[in-house]
Formats: sequence, C-alpha cells, structure tokens
Amino acid sequence: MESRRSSGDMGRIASWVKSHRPMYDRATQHPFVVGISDGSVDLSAFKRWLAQDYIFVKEFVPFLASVLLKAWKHSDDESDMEILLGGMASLSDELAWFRKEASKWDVKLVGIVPQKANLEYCRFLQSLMLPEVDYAVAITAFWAIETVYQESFSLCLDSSSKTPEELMETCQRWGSANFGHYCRSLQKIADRCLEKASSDIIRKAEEAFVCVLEHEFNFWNMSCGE
Ligand SMILES: Cc1ncc(CN)c(N)n1
Repeated sequence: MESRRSSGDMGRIASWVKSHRPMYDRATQHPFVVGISDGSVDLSAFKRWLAQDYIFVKEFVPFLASVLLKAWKHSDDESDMEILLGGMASLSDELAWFRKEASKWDVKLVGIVPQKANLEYCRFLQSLMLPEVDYAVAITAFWAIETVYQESFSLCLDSSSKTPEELMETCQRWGSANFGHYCRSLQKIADRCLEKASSDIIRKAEEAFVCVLEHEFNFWNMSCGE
C-alpha cells in the first residue's frame, strides 16, 4: 500500500479516512447499525453481537495494556498515559455493563464460543501486542477500533433515528459526545506520532487502519448471522 502525504492542514488520520472512504462507510454504516437506528433490528442478531462483543472486549483489555506500555516507553507527551488510563477505566466499566445487559436480555456469557470473524479479529489484536509493533501503529489501530463504534452508534442517536428505547443505553455507551471527545483525543495522539514516524511506520499504520475496517465489517456481518 502506498503511503500518502497528508494534504494541507488535514492530519494523516483524516486523510486516510478520506482516501479509504468506501471501506470506512462500510464499517461505520453497516446494516446491523442502520437496523438499530430504524428500529428494524433482529433482536437475535443483537443478542449474538452482545455475547460475541463481550469476548472481544475481554481481549481488548490486554491490547490496551500493550498500548499503554508502549506509551510509557516511547511517548514524549505525558497526557497520552492519562488518556489511555481513562480508556482502561471505561473498559472495566464496559465489561460490567456487558454482564448486566446480558442478564437483561437473558444472554448467556459463560461458555460462549467465539465465531470465526471474532477469532480473526482477536488474533489481529494479538499481532499488534508484540513489542516490535511501533506505538504509532498500535495507537492508530486503537483509535480506529474505538472510532468505528463511535461513528456507528452515534448514527442511532440522531434526532431522526427510531432506535428502540431498550437499545438506547447501548447506543449511548459508544455514540455519546463524551466518547466522541475521547476518540478525537486518540486521533490527536495518533496524528502526532505519525508526524514523526518513518515512511515504513506510516505505511504499517495505514495497513492497520484498513485491517481494522475490514475486521469491524466482518464482525457486524457475523452479528447478523452471515
Ligand atoms: C468489535 C468491537 N469494536 C470496537 C469496540 C469498541 N471498544 C467493541 N466493543 N467491539
């Protein structure tokens, strides 16, 4: 994949969102999410997503720990640690929320087998945890993973959406303005790291971004039962 220079005042991340727009939209406006926002979602798909995402989030914790470790070792800005620690605290909250939500929907979380798309996504996370993966690459992937959920679930909070009341809490968790602010902080960190990165690291970060979009799309498809 060719690495492009970011154009004008646009940061590297915004330029990638622009140049990969079709893939970005495919990941952030998936029929699963559109179904939540227009009220047509199949509740069995929602329950499948809930159980599979719980498995994913459990894997996401060590991934974020590896990003934190990289920030501690390589970041030149102390506020990165603060932002990432805040992210770790919300993951702890998120896991508790999954358990509560699962009991509300009568979804079993124990003994659930991860499906293929989930396994592949978790394997990708594990590959990014390796110490040789640069901080700029890992933080770009982290930003992308959080942002896909932010963009997706914020769709369901639009004034024109018909999101069912019982799914509003799910949508607020990732679609809220607060979570949006957090994602923009991650984007700033990623842009700052990429500004100083070599062309090889920039190329790897762009590849990681594209891989996240692909995995997120597959994850939604899996949730729909495809
Ligand atoms: C698959 C997936 N992608 C992103 C997120 C947001 N942390 C999540 N919970 N699950």
